[in-house]
Amino acid sequence: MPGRPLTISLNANQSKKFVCLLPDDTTNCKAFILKEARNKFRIKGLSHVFVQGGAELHDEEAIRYDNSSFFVSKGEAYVGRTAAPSNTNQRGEIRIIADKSFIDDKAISQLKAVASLPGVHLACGMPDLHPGDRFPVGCVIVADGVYPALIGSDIGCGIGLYELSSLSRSAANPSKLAGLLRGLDEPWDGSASQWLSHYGLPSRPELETSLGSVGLGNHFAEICTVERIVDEGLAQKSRIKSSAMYLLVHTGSRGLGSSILANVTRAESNPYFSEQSSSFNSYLDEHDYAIKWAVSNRDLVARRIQHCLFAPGTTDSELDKLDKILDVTHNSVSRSVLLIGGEKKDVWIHRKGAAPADRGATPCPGSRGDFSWLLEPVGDGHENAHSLAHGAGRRHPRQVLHTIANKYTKSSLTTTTLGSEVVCTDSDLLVEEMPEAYKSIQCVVDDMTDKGICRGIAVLRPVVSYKVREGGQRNKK
Ligand SMILES: Nc1nc2c(ncn2[C@@H]2O[C@H](COP(=O)(O)O)[C@@H](O)[C@H]2O)c(=O)[nH]1
Ligand SMILES: [Mn+2]
Repeated sequence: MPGRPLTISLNANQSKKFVCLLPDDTTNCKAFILKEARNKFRIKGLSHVFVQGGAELHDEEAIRYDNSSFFVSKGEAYVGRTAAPSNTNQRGEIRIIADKSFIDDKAISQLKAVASLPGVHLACGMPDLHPGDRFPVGCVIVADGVYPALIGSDIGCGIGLYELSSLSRSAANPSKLAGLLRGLDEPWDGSASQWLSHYGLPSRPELETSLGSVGLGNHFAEICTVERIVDEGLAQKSRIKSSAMYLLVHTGSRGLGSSILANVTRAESNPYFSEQSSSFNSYLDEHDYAIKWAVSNRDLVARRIQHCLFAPGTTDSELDKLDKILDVTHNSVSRSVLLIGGEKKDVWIHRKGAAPADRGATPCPGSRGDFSWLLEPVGDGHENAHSLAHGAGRRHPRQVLHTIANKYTKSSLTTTTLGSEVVCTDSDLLVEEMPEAYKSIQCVVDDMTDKGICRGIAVLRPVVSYKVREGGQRNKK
């Protein structure tokens, strides 16, 4: 790995910034940052480096894993954000559950904007909070009614966890397993209507060619081993065994969620549906269909992967067995009861990249080059709006990663420091989804366990991360 991406801004004019790679063997980070900044900004006399938040970086001081934004100054005081977000201008309360995790200022501004919307009681950022195109990701919005745009375009996106029955840990050969994953980007050749009928869903012809595929973006299917059981009792309850192998499937409703959102945002960019409004039920009907369709899609991806892995020399009963441990949706809205201003209130909980904490164990994936956690929610759920982080969360925007892409060879992007293999024939996606694009999953999990809202069950290690094998066109969605 060539190093860690850092964003360096000029303290006196924070619109001036650049990204550089900090080599892993750097001993004096402050000197490195000042040298890069003097060259880039062509300003002599830069002498001080501030970490985002205002703390000064000293000579020989190591930088924390979650620090990626630095401000260089000629000696003048830090002028960036210092205090926790104030709660004076918005109607709803803002909470951010992050002490160790890096949180981008833009995400905080977006969260504040959301908290000021009419009917919003609480905007709660999880440690994976990061900026989205319009609204933040990694957050929970509690309101009297429903704002479809806050749930976003991938309604139903979530993660399924399956045991790969009959594959034992000794079979964890990354390149052999990667080679077996074929045909997954082609339309499934089975009957979509029959598959969907198992979920009580009528088929929609326009979605049939997508059913059973992972899709692009940060969607993935990942074969994992168990790195560590954190809590034996909880692991037993979730049927996690250190000797077995598992499959994580992260995908959503493919094009369906975006067409539902496009329909309701045609006349107004951020419509609000109170329970009495005429569009409320029709939106929720479509939303509920998308949620169930996405669950059925994850199951079909898992089943197709089982076919790829086990078809040679196994029996039919093994092929058809889908050993599902859990399925957790992280983009949705649901009705709940929450303490608002000390009183219990019926509210709508919008989760945009947040896992529910009132439905048992939930996965918290890191990246293709980091560990993924399985977490048990604990506590009464009022502080965290019955929710947990849905992953590590993006740390660097996609376009920033392209500016450092020339430092990476293809093989350094298709293998990881954990020894796993990445199947991805889309070169842009390979760069945009590199492990350095994401925050530290350890910091995210620490932030939540320190807050007393979850406990670790087990840690999963990636063996093969599947993104896309054929084509790799961007427009596949
Ligand atoms: N284990 C893996 N985790 C990954 C990978 N790519 C992304 N991620 C994590 O998943 C979440 C999903 O975020 P979403 O907003 O798209 O739902 C993301 O925050 C990352 O932490 C991967 O290849 N393997
Ligand atoms: Mn998702």
